Amino acid sequence: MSANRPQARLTIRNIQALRDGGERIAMLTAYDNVTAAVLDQAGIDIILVGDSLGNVVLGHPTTLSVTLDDMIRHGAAVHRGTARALIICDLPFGTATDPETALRSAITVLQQTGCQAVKIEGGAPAAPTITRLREQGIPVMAHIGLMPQAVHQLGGYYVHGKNAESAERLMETALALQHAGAFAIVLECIVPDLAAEITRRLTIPTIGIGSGAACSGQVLVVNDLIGLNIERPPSFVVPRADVAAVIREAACAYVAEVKNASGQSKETQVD
Ligand SMILES: Nc1nc(=O)c2c([nH]1)NC[C@@H]1CN(c3ccc(C(=O)N[C@@H](CCC(=O)O)C(=O)O)cc3)CN21
Ligand SMILES: CC(C)C(=O)C(=O)O
Ligand SMILES: [Mg+2]
Repeated sequence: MSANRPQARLTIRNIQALRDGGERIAMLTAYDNVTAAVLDQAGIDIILVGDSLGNVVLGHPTTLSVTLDDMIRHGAAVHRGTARALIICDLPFGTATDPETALRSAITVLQQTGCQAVKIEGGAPAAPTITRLREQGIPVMAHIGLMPQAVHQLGGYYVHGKNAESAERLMETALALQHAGAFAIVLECIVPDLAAEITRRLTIPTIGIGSGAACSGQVLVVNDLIGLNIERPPSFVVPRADVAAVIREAACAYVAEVKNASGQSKETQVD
């Protein structure tokens, strides 16, 4: 091995090794080149090009408006900005409705973005799709619990697995998706005790969001982490910065400077 060789990109085998070695997996979303590059520099293990793109970047009320072309444009930008992180792209609403449709979608995403894996929302019915993609060499991250693409079916965003029947169904689904060949599984807004139990029962990594601290790793929407939202983020989020305030203050200072300038100064000159 050459000492000069650049740091190789993490693979799904590295992610499994982190879980097996008891090291937590740190995952964030990103949608653009510069943010992805900064997260990569920070040592993030996995970057998800999430279909939350629709809410946090494109200004849609739900993720349902996001298209495969949207994911490809942003997925390619994220991949170009990174060298180390494993990059996963969400398959958006309507692009994984059956195994063959999902396979076509995933092939297009991998070919046109450079991303290494896709994530698919879905319960037990997603199992044949996961198996089909895996047979073609495409790693799939599963996603259960709160599935935002099903918001109209669910009737809102809330915590899942609160009663015994729903808890049992989620446990069985997680086992079925692992058996189908998922390399990891997102547990979104699942009761923490149940998420812990699922994490103990599975051999693949679990990645939690709003599901307590016992999962093999955690994921957050990057805008929620850095405080770059207009609307209040979900209550499980602990923001680490107030980037919206930083932007607002810089823009206010700029506006004031331009308005108050008597003539052309170096700072306010427009090329
Ligand atoms: N900014 C952002 N962050 C996310 O985590 C996120 C998105 N957008 N868009 C797509 C989905 C939607 N998600 C959401 C959205 C809302 C809640 C939420 O407000 N939950 C309530 C609990 C409501 C209840 O239990 O009744 C909360 O207060 O956290 C949770 C996850 C997660 N994803
Ligand atoms: C919140 C994560 C898991 C996601 O699916 C997204 O950002 O789209
Ligand atoms: Mg998503």
